[in-house]
Amino acid sequence: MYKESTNVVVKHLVNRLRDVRTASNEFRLTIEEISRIVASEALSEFKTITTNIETWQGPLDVEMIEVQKLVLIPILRAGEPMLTGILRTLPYAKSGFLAMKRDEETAESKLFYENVPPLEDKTVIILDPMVATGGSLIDGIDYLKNKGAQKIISLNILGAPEGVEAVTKAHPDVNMYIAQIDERLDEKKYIRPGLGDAGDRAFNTHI
Ligand SMILES: O=P(O)(O)OC[C@H]1O[C@H](OP(=O)(O)OP(=O)(O)O)[C@H](O)[C@@H]1O
Ligand SMILES: O=c1cc[nH]c(=O)[nH]1
Ligand SMILES: [Mg+2]
Repeated sequence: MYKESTNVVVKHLVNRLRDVRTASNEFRLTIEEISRIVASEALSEFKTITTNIETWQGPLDVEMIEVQKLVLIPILRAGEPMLTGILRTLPYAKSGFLAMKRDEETAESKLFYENVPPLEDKTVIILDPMVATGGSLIDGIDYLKNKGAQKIISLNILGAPEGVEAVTKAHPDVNMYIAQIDERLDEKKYIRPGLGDAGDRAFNTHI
């Protein structure tokens, strides 16, 4: 299943990302904001748990997200601002890391580094802004499943229809929440209209 956001603020912010005049600092902050909104959309479908808290008038049972059960896993580099944004909302979530790079000739992804905490009994939220061919996300999810993840949600910002379809076909059990689905992949496997290379835009390595 995939769900594209219908939120007008998300659309507005995605279009800020598309504008090449949006410099890296604003680009990262905008990814952070979009990620927080898309994460809220995904987590609003989550069961909450009753938790006893200590209020100014004594103990009280309240409904809370089970944050200790969440593990956020960005695919570096471009996923890093997504993690930063969501951790501002849910600072007690755990984090793990996958560093992957797509070979720009073959569009095959390669994993360079991983550091993930135990994933059994957790809800794992994989973060990657761009789903072009879908190869990086599919490989990242494969990796997390091999590490014991049983429940995985994917948060993404822009996708090509081909990539989104490939991910949902390879991993039908993973729900994808995506800010926007664009028109197509171009001959270099870039998303059109897209925003260019998200990692380069975020970390100022495109010029
Ligand atoms: O769907 P795909 O065809 O696999 O392409 C998408 C991948 O490409 C980008 O990362 P990239 O490899 O450019 O690394 P970066 O984040 O370091 O720029 C992006 O963040 C995805 O991980
Ligand atoms: O359009 C694309 C495709 C892959 N990676 C990106 O950052 N952008
Ligand atoms: Mg890149």
